[in-house]
Amino acid sequence: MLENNIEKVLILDFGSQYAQLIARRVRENHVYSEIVSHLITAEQIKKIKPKGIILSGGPASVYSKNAPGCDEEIMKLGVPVLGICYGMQLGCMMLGSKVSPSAAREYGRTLCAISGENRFLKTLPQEITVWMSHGDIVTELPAEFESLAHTKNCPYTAVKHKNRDFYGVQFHPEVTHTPNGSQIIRNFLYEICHCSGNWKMDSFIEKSVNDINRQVGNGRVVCGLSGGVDSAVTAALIHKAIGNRLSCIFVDNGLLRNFEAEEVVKTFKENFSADLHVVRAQDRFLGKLKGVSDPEKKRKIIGHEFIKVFKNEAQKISDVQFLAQGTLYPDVIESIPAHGGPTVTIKSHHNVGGLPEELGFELVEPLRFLFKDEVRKIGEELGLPKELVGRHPFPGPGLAIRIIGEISGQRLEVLRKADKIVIEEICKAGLYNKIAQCFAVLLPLSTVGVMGDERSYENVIAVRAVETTDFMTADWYRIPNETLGSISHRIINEVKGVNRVVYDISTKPPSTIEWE
Ligand SMILES: Nc1ncnc2c1ncn2[C@@H]1O[C@H](COP(=O)(O)OP(=O)(O)OP(=O)(O)O)[C@@H](O)[C@H]1O
Ligand SMILES: O=c1[nH]c(=O)c2[nH+]cn([C@@H]3O[C@H](COP(=O)(O)O)[C@@H](O)[C@H]3O)c2[nH]1
Ligand SMILES: NC(=O)CC[C@H](N)C(=O)O
Ligand SMILES: [Mg+2]
Repeated sequence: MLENNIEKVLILDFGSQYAQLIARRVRENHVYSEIVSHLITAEQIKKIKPKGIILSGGPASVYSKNAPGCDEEIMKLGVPVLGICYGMQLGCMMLGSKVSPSAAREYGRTLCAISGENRFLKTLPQEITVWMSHGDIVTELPAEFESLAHTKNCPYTAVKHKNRDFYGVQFHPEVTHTPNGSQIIRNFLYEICHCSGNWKMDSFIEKSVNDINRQVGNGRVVCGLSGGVDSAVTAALIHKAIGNRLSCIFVDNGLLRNFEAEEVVKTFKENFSADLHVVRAQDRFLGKLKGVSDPEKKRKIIGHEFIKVFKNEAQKISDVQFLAQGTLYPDVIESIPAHGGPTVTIKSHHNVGGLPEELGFELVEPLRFLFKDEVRKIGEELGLPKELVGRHPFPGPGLAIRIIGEISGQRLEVLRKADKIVIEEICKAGLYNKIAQCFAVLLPLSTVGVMGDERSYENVIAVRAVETTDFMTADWYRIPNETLGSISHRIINEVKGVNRVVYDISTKPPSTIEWE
């Protein structure tokens, strides 16, 4: 916990996927913030003397048995409280409102109309776009409340209590897909909590280098290097801290794209002076994945196998105690319950939830609390080349989570060819840097086609392209029709085994970016 003289805002975590994003938005607005368990008591909060309290979203329904709650005395501390989604529903319920399942659930982009004037929604236009992710709504609002906004399906989208400093929003102001979100957070901090905004983030690189030195001492580190931006930045930070006591290990797990291994080695040699071990482990990974179709099982097998390979390879280097990975906050929050709280597992990212219990290494993960766009900024500051910093993410489990169900050599080949075409066409259309992530997914279900007067009965390729900065929420990218046309035309003509191409037009939430 911080000392008392720093202005801070507490975020009570009810299991939100976005708790760190709320913290980040508050910190970006120059107010320190800290995430705490929803079980914190009003007495404990009194000692911390926060300027404001934010109740996060969460997966539960406030009216269900065992739903996480909070100390009701918090509402009487005289400290302004902002409830977001679940947090709004909980706050409203504690103050006498009724919350029920909504007839029409809202996920993704929604239009919201703002009524009247108030400090909380100051400077916003009358109609704003907000990002929703909820199935419950406040259905009855007592007279002590004022309604500040509504959407087509949600009569109380923003509310304010008349006698207490309680505000609630049903949407998520913390995500970038709510364009006025940061302004709403800023209004809460400055108009409602009267913060002075005197907090600044330390220079991350300097702090991180010091932290790595403190953690590693005179020890040796191996770093899992994938060719992606996260592990590249991790390796560069660690190299800056401990020099040649760092060795990098790149694993070809047989789940990579066309020519990926060659390209990763080339880029590394051109940009890093650290030592690189390339491990060809295709057979090990594909052997273990044989016959496995459950996504969570695939992820765990891959996570475990990565560690075994790292261990084997580390034995060839003397005395390695530490394993570095380019883990980011979204990997952490989607994989494991945070703060021992009520967060649910969405998917086990191979480098977090997919790790074995007995690791045999101490982890060094300097980027564990950051988001992708922050990591890219650090990469630029460290002087890494633009192409590397701007590269679309590629998950550690690779093509294994882009083939729905069981993996086989033949399916991998089909997907590699289709994926190559998608990327080529996107580059040709000048869209690569506009899209956050773009790839092909193989759906091994057969549909009927007609090719050259013959009946075909073959697989489907889905094209996924998303727009996002932090990968916590995402919208589908509107690829122009001509480009979609040439992608489809080329895949069906050039890739044997595919007779249909579909385009994924789902947002995250409720979908995720990867299909498994
Ligand atoms: N093929 C690989 N060989 C070695 N380590 C890997 C490999 N794939 C993933 N990792 C490790 O797992 C971590 C998480 O993977 P992830 O894909 O999230 O990050 P990244 O590959 O570094 O960046 P990006 O998200 O841009 O692809 C990596 O940072 C790296 O430490
Ligand atoms: O290294 C990784 N190991 C994993 O197990 C993993 N699963 C998802 N991802 C990447 O994370 C981002 C968010 O993806 P989802 O919306 O599918 O959760 C996207 O960028 C995904 O590509 C992974 N990266
Ligand atoms: N994102 C949230 O906080 C969701 C709250 C609640 N589970 C609902 O569906 O309405
Ligand atoms: Mg990657």
